[in-house]
This record gives sequence, C-alpha cells and structure tokens, in this order.
Amino acid sequence: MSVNVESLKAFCVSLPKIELHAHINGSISHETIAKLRERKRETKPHLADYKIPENSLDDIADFFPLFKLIYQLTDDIEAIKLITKDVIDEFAHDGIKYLELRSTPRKYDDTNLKTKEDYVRTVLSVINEPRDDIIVKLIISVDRRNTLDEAMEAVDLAIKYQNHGVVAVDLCGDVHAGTFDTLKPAFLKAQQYGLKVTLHFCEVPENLPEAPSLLAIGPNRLGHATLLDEACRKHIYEHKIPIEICMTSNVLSKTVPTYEEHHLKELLATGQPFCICTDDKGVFRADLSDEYVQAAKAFSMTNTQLYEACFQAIDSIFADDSIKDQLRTQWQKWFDSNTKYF
Ligand SMILES: CNc1ncnc2c1ncn2[C@@H]1O[C@H](COP(=O)(O)O)[C@@H](O)[C@H]1O
Repeated sequence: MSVNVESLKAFCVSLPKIELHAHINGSISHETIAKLRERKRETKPHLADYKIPENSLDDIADFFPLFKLIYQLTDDIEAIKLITKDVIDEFAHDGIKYLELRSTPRKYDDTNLKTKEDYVRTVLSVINEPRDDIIVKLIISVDRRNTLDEAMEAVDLAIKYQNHGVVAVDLCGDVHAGTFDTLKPAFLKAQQYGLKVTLHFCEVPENLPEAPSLLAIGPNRLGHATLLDEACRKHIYEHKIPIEICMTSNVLSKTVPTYEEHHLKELLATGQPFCICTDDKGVFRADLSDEYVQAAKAFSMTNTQLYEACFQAIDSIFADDSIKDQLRTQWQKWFDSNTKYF
C-alpha cells in the first residue's frame, strides 16, 4: 500500500494522543540540550559541544552510558525545571493530551539539588503548573542498580507525593544490571499504599528468568515486553496487562530487528491492550506522532485504527476514573469534528 507520509504525519499530529512511557532525561530535545550546554559553558567547558550521538547504538548496552553526560547537564534545580517544562511543552505541541512522565530522583552535594526530595518537588512544581492543553502525572522510577534502601527512598517519596501528582512507581535502568528480587519489597510497599506499578519487562532475553517474579506482584502495566516465552505471554494475555510499546527505541537499540517485525503486530492481531509511546524521544529522535506513523506504515493501520489505538489507551492510564471520562469525552468531540479523516 502506498501512503502519503506527509498527510499521514499531519493526521498523527492532530490525533489526540496519550503518552505513558517517557523518561524525562531521555526525552530532552536537541534544542533543550543546546540551552543546557549554554548554561554550563563556564562550569563544564568539556560539554560545550555536547550533542546526543545519533544512531550510535550497536546494542542496548550502549544506551545507558549516554546518561553519564546528560546527567552532568541536568544536575541542578533550574536544569530540572527547564527540561521538565520543555519536555511537557514539546509533547503538548505534538498533540499529547494526557502525559505520564517518569524519572529517577537524583541528588548532588555540589549543586542546589541536595536531596532526592528536592528532585521530586522540582519536577512536580512544573508538572502541577496549571495549563488547559495537557494533563501531566509523574511516575517515580527505581533504577535496577539501586540498593533496596535507595529503592525504598524512591517509593517513600512516591507515597509522600501521591496526592500531588505521583501516580505510580516504575522499574527501569540498565537491563543487564541488578535483580528485581532485591528491590521487590519496595514495589510491594508501593502497592500497599495504593500506588500503581509499571515494570520494564523482558527488553532482552537475559531478563526472562526473573519474569515470573515480576509478574507475581501483579504489575498494572509493563514496558516493552519484547521477548516473551510462552508462560509470560499466557499470563500477560490472560490478565490483559497493558503494554507500553516503544517501537523506535526497540529498533534503534536493536532488541527488535525492524518495525515490521515488532511485537505490536501480535497485540493488534489478538486485541491485547497497549499504548504506543516514545520511551526517550530525545535520544531516539522520534516524537509520538512519528511512532504512530511508523505503526501505520508497518501494519497498514487505517486512520480509524490509529484513532482507536489512542482511544483504547485511555483505559490504561494511572489517573482516576474522572480523568478517564474527561478524556473519552474530549476524544469523542475531536472525532465528531474531524470526520474528514475517516
Ligand atoms: C531504552 N529502554 C530503557 N530501558 C530501561 N531503562 C531506561 C530505558 N530508557 C531510559 N531508561 C532509564 O531512564 C533513565 C533516564 O531518565 P530519568 O533520569 O529517569 O529521567 C536512564 O538512566 C535509564 O535508567
């Protein structure tokens, strides 16, 4: 099928969309990186020419070290405010109406970002700025490299700020590092306090042995779920656990060979719940509208199917039912006034 990519892209931008899997520090655009470099010109001259390298990954293992430099640019309160604001503005500009950002709290002795609580409060101060074009919530990430004490600290912050925009906790980080079982008590505590849980799941085959332990806690969503064995597939499908799909991230980090071979195909065919997401739109240089374009091209999705993909994702958000209802009304209104596309 030949597709007019320009009009497909315009449609995908105009489509009201939901983003549920976006790491703040991986989502920083090149324009914002330039602003960050400028801020640090005197204190960190070695970063004066820093750019996020393009198409540089031979393997997903090459991805995680990128943050050693990105974090040097985002190590103070003003930088965290700047990146959070710019990332939200960029998502809003791309037609996202509901956004769950996620981030791993950090602290530094030699900047004004003295505690992980400072980090969370700073991100929330921006997320909670009133605006009428987008709703934003926060998921607090626990890094696989964390000790249990560090994971508990992150979860305690999530609990403390649960009524101020935090909706869930996430397990993320270097897929070859750490073990879930070490961190599991922290996730169980989060659940006891009513927080939702999403877990990066089987991005690489080496994660399969711990998969039963991850599934046993009853996660509300899973990130990626790229390489499933039969037992995982059966569990996820029976429990209809929504999957956060990040196609460009998977293809560029080479955990999936091509868009056409992406496991979204199977979710579409079997009617499983999913949400198309960006993961790290700065590093992978693809907006959410681009991800919809890729899905449409790879799986010959019609405009109606793309709209339905966005609409069904509302069921998987972590905000409460009143927000879900509000979004469904907003989507329906958009649909009614955009019949030209269908
Ligand atoms: C490619 N797939 C992925 N798999 C696992 N973890 C990922 C990831 N992409 C990003 N992160 C996690 O998010 C952090 C950056 O954002 P924040 O500092 O938290 O805002 C990275 O350090 C990594 O731990």
